[in-house]
Amino acid sequence: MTDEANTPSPSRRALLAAGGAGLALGAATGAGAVTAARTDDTAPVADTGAAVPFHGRHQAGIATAVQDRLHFAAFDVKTDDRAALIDLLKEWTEAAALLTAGRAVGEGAYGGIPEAPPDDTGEALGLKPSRLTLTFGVGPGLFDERFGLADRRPEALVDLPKFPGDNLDAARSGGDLCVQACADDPQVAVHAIRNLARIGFGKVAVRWSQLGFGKTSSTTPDAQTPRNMMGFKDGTRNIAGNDTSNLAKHVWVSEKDGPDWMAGGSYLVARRIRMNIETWDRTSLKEQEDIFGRTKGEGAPYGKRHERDEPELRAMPEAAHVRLAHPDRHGGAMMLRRGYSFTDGTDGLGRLDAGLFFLAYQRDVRDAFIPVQRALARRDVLNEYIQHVGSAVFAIPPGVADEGSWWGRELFTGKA
Ligand SMILES: C=CC1=C(C)c2cc3[nH]c(cc4nc(cc5[nH]c(cc1n2)c(C)c5CCC(=O)O)C(CCC(=O)O)=C4C)c(C)c3C=C
Ligand SMILES: [Fe+2]
Repeated sequence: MTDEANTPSPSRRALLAAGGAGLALGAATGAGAVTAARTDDTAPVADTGAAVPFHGRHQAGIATAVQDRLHFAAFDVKTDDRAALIDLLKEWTEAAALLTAGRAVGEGAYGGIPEAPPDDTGEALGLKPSRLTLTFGVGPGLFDERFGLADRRPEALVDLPKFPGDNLDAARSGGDLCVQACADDPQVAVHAIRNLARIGFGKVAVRWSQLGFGKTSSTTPDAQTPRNMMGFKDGTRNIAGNDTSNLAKHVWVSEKDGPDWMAGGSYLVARRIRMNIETWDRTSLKEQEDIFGRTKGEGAPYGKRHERDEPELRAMPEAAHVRLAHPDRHGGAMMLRRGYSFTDGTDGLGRLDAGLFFLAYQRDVRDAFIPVQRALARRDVLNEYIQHVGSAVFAIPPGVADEGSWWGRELFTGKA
């Protein structure tokens, strides 16, 4: 965000209020350049300082290239007033378009009325857009009696079952709304969530949030596969951001899936998975490799030489993680994994409070996350070293089409 990014953007509120008409006005004022729609929703952005266009058929932050850092926030909605919630979603959308373009929110961080707090908190001034993406979702709680949305709850937005071994902390689980902020600069991601939370003051409150520092999956298979906290390459067999056929088959909700308002959207499962790092670090290399069914150095599946060779499941131990999670065991089901490593200091007993903040996008959790996690929870040898301690599921609406639209518009105004 350059210092010019502090410049107020007076046309923005007017643009939203003007609905579709705002598009032409936006182009005339130059705002159009800032928020140009993605023509190819999946195109990876190589320049880590660049801006990822906010508008498009799908929300950015799913198939777009995975950035280095994460700040994820789940919110409880504190108001019962439907109109107030809609106003907030419009304000959030306006702010999100500015933030992802590397601009300050509202009237900026300085130069406004000296007697009032500035609209923007200011810590991202001078920083680049850093490929910031902001991805918005709605949790099951939004469909209770408060907002008249009960008949709009997607059948696929199920409450996740309790899996064997779950040790979930309610304070790190659930949420009525979520925003996933990903960026190549942690300060940019944190600034975005902080400012959205600030805008929402009185209407929403952060229920829990999670910082992530190292991506554990990528959507760009030509790049080096990142490693997780256990030292293994993670994300080798992920869905690539340019694999439009698998994205359509496994990630994007189609028109015929219903409900209408979710077409072009997806479902997100978030799990905070704690790793028993110290125990893992005392485990032999052979046992570590047996647990995944892949080699630690190359990341090759057992029985093969190269990382990207097709796994041969029979060459792996029966209860190896990859063998149990493989699509062949689940009717071909796949998900787009987009998780991050986390380390939240130590736990008071001198053990690292670290692990994987697992994020997976899919077309229907009943076909993907739930059956795969059922199999893993029952038999995965990795379970000796991990514990699921937080959980949430969200419906991720389609992208914001243009400057006249807003997060959740289809949900609140469209057909059920
Ligand atoms: C329910 C879904 C999954 C959870 C939860 C999960 C946790 C988890 N995974 C790793 C490390 C690796 N996972 C790998 C592959 C892999 N994992 C899942 C699903 C879940 N993982 C799938 C669907 C796959 C791909 C299977 C395939 O198609 O072959 C790998 C191997 C490399 C790769 O393909 O990504 C690693 C390593 C950890 C550490 C973990 C919990 C902490
Ligand atoms: Fe996995």
